[in-house]
Order: sequence, then C-alpha cells, then structure tokens
Amino acid sequence: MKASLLRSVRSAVSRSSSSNHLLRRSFGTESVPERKVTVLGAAGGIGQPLSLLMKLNPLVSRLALYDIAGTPGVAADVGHVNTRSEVTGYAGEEQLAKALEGSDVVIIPAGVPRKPGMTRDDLFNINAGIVKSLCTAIAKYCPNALVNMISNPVNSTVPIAAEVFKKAGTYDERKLFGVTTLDVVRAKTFYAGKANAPVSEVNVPVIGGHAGITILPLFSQATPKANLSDDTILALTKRTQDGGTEVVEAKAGKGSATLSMAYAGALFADACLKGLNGVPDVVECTFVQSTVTELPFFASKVKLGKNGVEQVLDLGTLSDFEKEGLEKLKPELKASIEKGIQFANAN
Ligand SMILES: NC(=O)C1=CN([C@@H]2O[C@H](COP(=O)(O)OP(=O)(O)OC[C@H]3O[C@@H](n4cnc5c(N)ncnc54)[C@H](O)[C@@H]3O)[C@@H](O)[C@H]2O)C=CC1
Ligand SMILES: O=C([O-])CC(=O)C(=O)O
Repeated sequence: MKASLLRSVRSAVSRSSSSNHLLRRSFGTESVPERKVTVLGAAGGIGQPLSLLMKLNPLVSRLALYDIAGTPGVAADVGHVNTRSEVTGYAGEEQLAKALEGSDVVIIPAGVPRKPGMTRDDLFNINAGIVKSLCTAIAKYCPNALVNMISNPVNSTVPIAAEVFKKAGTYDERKLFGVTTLDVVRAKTFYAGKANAPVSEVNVPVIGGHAGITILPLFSQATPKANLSDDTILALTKRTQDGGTEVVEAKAGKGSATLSMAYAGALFADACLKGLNGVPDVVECTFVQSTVTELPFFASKVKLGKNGVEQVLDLGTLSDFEKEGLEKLKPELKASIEKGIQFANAN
C-alpha cells in the first residue's frame, strides 16, 4: 500500500513538473517546488474533504487549514495522512495572518450554504461580508497568492474580492478566480451518460457565471462528438444549470454540494499549482476578469501559467441555442457583478 502510494505520488510529480527545471527542489527521487496552500473555511462541509484532497496532492508542501473554529481537529486528522505536505490548523481571526503568510494559493469555501427554496444570491448578505474580510487579510498577508473563490454567490463574491484588492493596491486580475469547475464536472458527467461516452474522455466547456441560467454549458463543443437531439441538449443544459439545486433539494436542508465541490475545488487548485510550476497548456474554465464579452467578469476557458491567468480564451463557435442562452444570461450576470462592486465600495 505504502509503496504503491509512493509510486503514484512520484509519477504524478513527474507528470506535473516535467517541464520545470529551474524551480526544482529535492523530493525523493523526483522534485517539485515548495508550495503553500491555504484553505479558508477548512472545517466546513466543503473545507474538510477539500483539505483531505489537497493533502493528497504531491504539489503541495505546506497546507494551512483556517476556520473560525474546529480547524485544530481537522488538521490533526488530515495531518496523519502520510503524504508530502505539512499540515497546520489555525482557528480564529488572530491566527489568520499566520495561515496566509507565504501562501501561493488560497482556496475560499467559507460562508453559509443554501437551503431548499433559496437562490445563491440569498446568501449574499452573509457571505459578502465574510469574503470581504478574508480578502482584506489576503491583501495584507499574501498579496501575490492565487485566490480560488468558492463562496457563493460567486458571480458577486469575485467582484467583491477584486474591489477589496483594488482598494488595497494589490489587485492583479491574473490572480483572482471564481471556481466554476463543478459546473464542468457536472456537464461532463451528464453528457457522458447521454452520449454513451467514457466519462474520463469527455470534455465540455462551461461559460458565463455560476448561478442558474448564467451557467451556460457549450454542448456543441463537447467531445467526443455525439449526435444528440435538440431536446436532449436542452435537458442537459437545464440539468447542468440546476445541478446545485438538485443537490440542495436532495440534502433537504442539510446544505449544498460538498463532496463533488471538494473534488472540483481540488481539481482547480491542482491546475493553478501546475500553472505556477510552469506546466504548459493547463486550461480550465473559470470566472475571471474578462473582455470576451462586454461584461467585466465572465467564465470561459482560461490558460493558466506562472502568474495565474496567462490567456483568457475566446468562446469559439456557439450554436444558435447557446447564442440565445448567452444573451439571456448577460443581464442577470451584470446585475450580480454590479451588486458585488457596490457592496465592496459602500461598506
Ligand atoms: N463555487 C461552487 O461551485 C460552490 C460553492 N459553494 C459555496 O461554498 C460555501 C461553503 O459551503 P459549505 O462548505 O457547504 O458550508 P459549511 O457551512 O459547511 O462550511 C462553511 C465553513 O465556513 C466557515 N466560516 C464562516 N465564516 C468564516 C470566516 N469569516 N472565516 C473562515 N471561515 C468561516 C464556517 O465556520 C464553516 O466551517 C457556500 O457559500 C456555498 O454556497 C458550494 C458548492 C459549490
Ligand atoms: O447550489 C449551491 O448552492 C451550491 C453550488 O454553488 C453548487 O452546487 O453549484
């Protein structure tokens, strides 16, 4: 078991750092740079499994787990897993600075989740303040870190973060990401089922934002190609847009997606780390500052590099159905972005 774990760690390290000669540091027979990852909200429903998955990532050398309470226990637990990173738990605001100092990637799943009947925007009043205070600390203690925003409503929390960083004079648009990977994960799973394709080979870009109709999967660009009817495409689109609500309703008051989100968050953070380490051609869909539409933030395929966003890729060719979806989502996404900007500047 131990030998096979080591083998898989080594092969993952070798795959992900093959193009990076200069930054290497010894790690067994292979080498990768030192990287600190901080999880804010690490004791929560997403935070705990996400912390475990980050502990399994051989690209991480230090893992800092922060929450308002409960993190010493999570850190002690996760810290016993015999993988590369050293784990430290931090609880309470007075320990936030230490959790953030020296961080390369900060993942934020802090805040309240939905209950049945709520929209993501209903979380704004509580989560906007949480995100604002956490981002104020990031600007102070690790202004160069890549920030992976999971807290909802992502369509507003990312603009809030941008405004906080602008005010602090630390904003670098290449380093701020709304995590929309779960939309891609869902679109892939649902498409594979309908297209009868092996799910591991499926790719589906998802653009727009992360709430309801602002989530726009581009099944016309999905691979492997499949000849799906318009009705099937419509149903797949709706299921992807309502994926979060499907989980909220199934959990019946016990929160929203946590396990699939932890998986998606770990995938996205891994892509950020690979980009930082100089691995070429790392591309993920994510909600970033953008000029691909007239909106100031938009999710689309983004190439990740040593400084975060290297290139925001254009949308490619859209079907008429997708073009219509794109026009329909713009007013809602614009309003959510503006709501975030206004909040950050008024408070
Ligand atoms: N981007 C996405 O695709 C998804 C986003 N989410 C969002 O992620 C957020 C977290 O969801 P869950 O983990 O299920 O909630 P949860 O309630 O289980 O955990 C949230 C954690 O945040 C902590 N927290 C609250 N205020 C904090 C602060 N000021 N500093 C640090 N930690 C703080 C809480 O103590 C708690 O441990 C929600 O806003 C949810 O809507 C959930 C699923 C998918
Ligand atoms: O639906 C929610 O509230 C949580 C979320 O963002 C998702 O699962 O996509």
